[in-house]
Amino acid sequence: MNYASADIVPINRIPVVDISGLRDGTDSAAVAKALIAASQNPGFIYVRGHGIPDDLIDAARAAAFRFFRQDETAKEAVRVSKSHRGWLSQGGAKMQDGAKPDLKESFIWGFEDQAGETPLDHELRGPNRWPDSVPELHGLAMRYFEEAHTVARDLMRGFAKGLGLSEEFFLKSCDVPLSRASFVWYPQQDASLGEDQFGVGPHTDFGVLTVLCQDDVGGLQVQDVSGAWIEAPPIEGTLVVNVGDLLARWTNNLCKSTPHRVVNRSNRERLSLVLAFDPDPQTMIDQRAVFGPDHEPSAEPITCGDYLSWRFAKAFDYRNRESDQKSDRGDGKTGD
Ligand SMILES: O=C(O)CCC(=O)C(=O)O
Ligand SMILES: [Fe+2]
Repeated sequence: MNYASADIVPINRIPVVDISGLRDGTDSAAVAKALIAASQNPGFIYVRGHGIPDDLIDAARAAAFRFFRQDETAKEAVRVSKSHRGWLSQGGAKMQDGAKPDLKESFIWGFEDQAGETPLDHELRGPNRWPDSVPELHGLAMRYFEEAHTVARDLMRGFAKGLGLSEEFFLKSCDVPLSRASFVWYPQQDASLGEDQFGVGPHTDFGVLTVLCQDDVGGLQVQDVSGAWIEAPPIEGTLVVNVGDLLARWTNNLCKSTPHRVVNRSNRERLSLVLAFDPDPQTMIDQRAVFGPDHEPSAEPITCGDYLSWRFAKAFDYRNRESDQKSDRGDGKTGD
């Protein structure tokens, strides 16, 4: 038995883009151009100059490790809710038929206001579930959420500018975003588990944009346009950003949502911090707003909230809902 294999290719297959000039406005046009080029191929980007403080990342990671390393009983206390908040145990997301369950566990949380309240306007959000057993997790996770969300907003300004739209195009309704974040924990994975065993199996992300902070363990693999799997190894000081299915839909597939997976071949546990960026639930995802009123949309307009509800319903067993008949490229598999 062996691990799922991926070509080791030069890192420049996935470009590194420094976004400092976008954040401070000194070079936003060049950064925007680089972001759009990378989003077309391969749909993955290493982002440098993102501004998230290293000490926050370290502290959030340490708290997440304390959470995951507990026994199941402590984690059960915050088991994932219907509104997708809390601890998702191994195998909690629906597998492709016959596929082995993913090895990962996740802890998921989302937007809350200054008073710690979450709006209850959409089925995919509800009160965050903070563990009493790791009290520092709440503050660190929310600080990380804010910081990563700021990066996502900056990037969305860059994407809009690169597409020739007003910089705020993707952020017009983003006051109470459906964005969610997760810590994703991958145990060490023995080769004897076989080539069809993954930390997280091949999938595309559902939402608009994913901002991933991986650690130094490695194991992320990305499928290039020819179908080959390539490694996306950790590069110090960078985040990995990828286009999700909803941005691909919004841009008529100009920006590509690329399949990816994780195989942890190290002899260490791996931990990722993931922000899935999405705007407010009522945001209309309509290609004509991007390409003009004469554009013939390749996908019908849909609100962000309805789209995510449909995709989540297909993907998560615990939500116990039937999928509908709408067509899309998704296979029901998710990284969330
Ligand atoms: O942990 C990683 O490197 C990838 C995680 C991922 O693909 C996801 O959460 O959607
Ligand atoms: Fe993913």
